Amino acid sequence: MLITLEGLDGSGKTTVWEALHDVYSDATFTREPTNSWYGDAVYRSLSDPDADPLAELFLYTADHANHLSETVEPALADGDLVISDRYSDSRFAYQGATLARADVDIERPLEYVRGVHAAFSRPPDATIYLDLDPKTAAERAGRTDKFERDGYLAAVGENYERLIDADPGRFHRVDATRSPEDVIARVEAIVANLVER
Ligand SMILES: Nc1ncnc2c1ncn2[C@@H]1O[C@H](COP(=O)(O)OP(=O)(O)OP(=O)(O)O)[C@@H](O)[C@H]1O
Ligand SMILES: Cc1cn([C@H]2C[C@H](O)[C@@H](COP(=O)(O)O)O2)c(=O)[nH]c1=O
Repeated sequence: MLITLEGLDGSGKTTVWEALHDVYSDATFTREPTNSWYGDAVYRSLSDPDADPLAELFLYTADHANHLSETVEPALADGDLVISDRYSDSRFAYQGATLARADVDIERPLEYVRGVHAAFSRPPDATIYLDLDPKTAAERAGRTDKFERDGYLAAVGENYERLIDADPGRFHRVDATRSPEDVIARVEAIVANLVER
């Protein structure tokens, strides 16, 4: 089973992902961007304020393709529980928002990014969405890269809402304004329910 954690920057994904290690010690824990050289290329693009938005989409997508073939698919084939901190929905939400603001002639960016993945990607079985308003998310993230302004995060959040509306059975929304302890407890209950099914 593939479970993904999604949400805005600073919503608490990594905090939850780390807490889940203690409960599911046999699971495969992974993340995007990955620790591979593809992931390094993504971070290099992220640090460049003039990076081309389409080129950046394809760097993230290359990282995802390698993540799938090197980590996710082999682990699933072994029957592992796979828990990923960010996955394809991050691309749909973030690059969908980036392309909507960019000077590119793509009419429906979110659908375009989904289409790029359709031929090869493997959708998650379940996705936990850590729901946090963009202002708090930007404050918590406390970083200065180009994705962490609250206006941009508001557009990303709207894209997440579209994804949830399109596939409500896959998403599990968790109120990320609660304390870390409450959020972790809620996520652990959701994951326990999912793996017991
Ligand atoms: N529920 C919470 N309430 C308040 N602060 C939190 C909560 N969860 C995490 N934090 C804090 O917010 C910051 C961001 O948390 P974390 O790194 O887990 O988020 P993230 O979603 O993985 O962020 P990013 O996507 O930017 O890597 C950290 O300082 C963390 O301690
Ligand atoms: C996977 C992925 C990530 N992003 C963005 C989201 C963050 O601002 C950065 C780095 O991710 P991290 O979890 O904070 O380390 O990248 C993105 O725009 N598209 C993606 O597919």
